[in-house]
Amino acid sequence: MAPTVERKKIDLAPLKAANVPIFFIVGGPGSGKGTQCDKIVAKYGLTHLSSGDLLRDEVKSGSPRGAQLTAIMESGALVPLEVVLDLVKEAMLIAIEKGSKGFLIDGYPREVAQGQQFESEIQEAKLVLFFDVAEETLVKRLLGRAETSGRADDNIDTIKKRLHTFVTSTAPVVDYYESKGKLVRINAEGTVDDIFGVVVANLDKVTSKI
Ligand SMILES: Nc1ncnc2c1ncn2[C@@H]1O[C@H](COP(=O)(O)OP(=O)(O)O)[C@@H](O)[C@H]1O
Ligand SMILES: Nc1ncnc2c1ncn2[C@H]1C[C@H](O)[C@@H](COP(=O)(O)OP(=O)(O)O)O1
Ligand SMILES: [Mg+2]
Repeated sequence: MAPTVERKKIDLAPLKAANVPIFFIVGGPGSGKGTQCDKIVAKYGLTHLSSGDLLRDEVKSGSPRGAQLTAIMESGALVPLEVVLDLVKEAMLIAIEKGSKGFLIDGYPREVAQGQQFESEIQEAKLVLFFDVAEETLVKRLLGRAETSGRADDNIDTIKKRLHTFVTSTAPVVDYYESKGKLVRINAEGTVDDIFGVVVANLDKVTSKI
């Protein structure tokens, strides 16, 4: 049975009123989402929110909500949709208060229902950037990251489970946004700078106003 999750009422009016562009950043674990988001932030000044970072911060905070999350993340599974969406909403509202001009929502949606709920409760995404990388490369990169990340889920057993979750739950997200004409599929096997060149070419088409 899914754990019961405490939820607060969140007033989204300021976020909806701001109506800033929102980009979903999707890709397997280790596909380079965080790496590319850092570069996008530096060039375009968008607000980067990683759902994984928000979850890890929640765990560190010692909150009752955080306590339920560690075991799920170490098992390579997805945390309940409501928990992630509430954390994302709270972080977006704080950023809007500070004058954010748009968002990179990194690691979200990881299942189709997450995208649908976000878009019905908040706003539609402008584009979905999908970093496409072979499983073999993902494993190599994650084992490299494991040497310094200190992340409890950067170990071979959890990596295998995360890849399984990606194939079963997140790959349908890619198909879903492709069918809506919003997907930008980026081959992300190359160097960080080459990949960023492709990202920029795509963002420049839609961000002339930000
Ligand atoms: N294009 C790339 N080529 C080689 N290594 C990369 C590339 N992009 C990212 N990495 C490395 O792969 C690991 C995972 O990248 P990260 O940005 O954390 O991915 P994600 O957020 O998608 O899990 C990191 O150690 C990062 O330095
Ligand atoms: N949108 C989301 N829905 C459910 N669980 C999520 C989530 N984003 C992150 N998580 C949980 C499950 C992931 O295996 C874990 C780490 O996420 P992450 O930091 O985005 O990983 P990575 O950057 O390696 O792809 O946190
Ligand atoms: Mg990441």
